[in-house]
Amino acid sequence: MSSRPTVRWGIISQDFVKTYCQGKPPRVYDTYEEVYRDPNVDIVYIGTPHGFHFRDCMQAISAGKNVLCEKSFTLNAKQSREIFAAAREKHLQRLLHEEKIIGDVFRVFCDFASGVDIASLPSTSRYRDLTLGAGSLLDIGVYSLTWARMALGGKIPDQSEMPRILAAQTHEEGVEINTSTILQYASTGRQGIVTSTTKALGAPGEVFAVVHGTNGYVEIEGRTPSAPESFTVWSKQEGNPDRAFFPREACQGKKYEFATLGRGFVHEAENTALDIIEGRKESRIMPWAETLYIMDIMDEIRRQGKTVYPSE
Ligand SMILES: NC(=O)C1=CN([C@@H]2O[C@H](COP(=O)(O)OP(=O)(O)OC[C@H]3O[C@@H](n4cnc5c(N)ncnc54)[C@H](OP(=O)(O)O)[C@@H]3O)[C@@H](O)[C@H]2O)C=CC1
Ligand SMILES: O=C1OC[C@@H](O)[C@H](O)[C@H]1O
Repeated sequence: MSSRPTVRWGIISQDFVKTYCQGKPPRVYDTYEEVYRDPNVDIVYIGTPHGFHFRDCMQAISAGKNVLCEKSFTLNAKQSREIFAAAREKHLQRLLHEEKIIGDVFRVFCDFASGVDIASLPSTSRYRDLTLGAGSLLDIGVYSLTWARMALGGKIPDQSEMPRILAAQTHEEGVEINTSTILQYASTGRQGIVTSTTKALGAPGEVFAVVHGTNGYVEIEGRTPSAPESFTVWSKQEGNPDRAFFPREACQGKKYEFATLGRGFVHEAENTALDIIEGRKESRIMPWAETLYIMDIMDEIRRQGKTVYPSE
């Protein structure tokens, strides 16, 4: 029987250790620098607010560590590029794990609604503090974009066509709270309608994305776009003359449910561990080029929506 290799993670959180590691206490560090200096740490997971991702990635990379960084990867594409340039030199990087859906599609709609009462939060909250990257697009709109991207793109990221973008954002207390974006791919006419808001709660378990194809549509259900639980494929029945609409009674729906391991963190961690064990320095599922592609789109949405972070 083969033995399971050990991957040593760099995690800093006294509370986490107290709660979950009783009986088998790991080494606990007082500062990030101590983690970076420890030769026994293989991977550093960056789960700080968005505004710190650039700093934390650069420090971990410069210390020679493998890195798994949370979304939104950075505040903007410029920072992402700098990180990849640094990582390329060191041959280090691990990025987020995303699920994929497939199909011959022409349109995707996806919305992430999350109720955050920004006014009631302390000014230091990552949902409110612009220096921490507050705003719906970076925190939750990035999931909507990713679903649209997966369904509409389908090419190797480096060769992907940049869509035409039409975007609007609204703000409250200086924080971006609604983002509405239309993406259009000129070569195919495929379209994405992508939204996010912190002004309303989504309905758990309900449809958060719809992918329209030439012969039916797929509805994706779950708690939020970051926690999909199932999808239903609605195929047009043979012989149905109505090609303009796909009414449910004229369709056969087949639901595919899948077991979720936990929140997004779990998938990311598992995939990164597998990459490290198998000697890969860049995720096959979420290559660097894909992150840059999404960051470029978010930069353009923010440019049109007039959302600027203090460090920019
Ligand atoms: N993939 C997924 O499913 C999810 C991903 N995320 C992502 O994870 C990241 C963190 O989110 P979340 O855990 O809610 O964030 P928190 O606000 O809880 O902050 C996480 C940690 O960052 C450090 N930190 C927070 N604020 C500051 C500050 N002002 N100055 C210095 N350090 C600070 C603290 O570390 P310490 O205690 O060591 O000081 C804190 O424990 C974000 O990028 C978010 O988008 C969030 C939820 C789900
Ligand atoms: O999955 C999520 O839901 C709520 C958000 O605030 C969080 O950052 C995100 O990852």
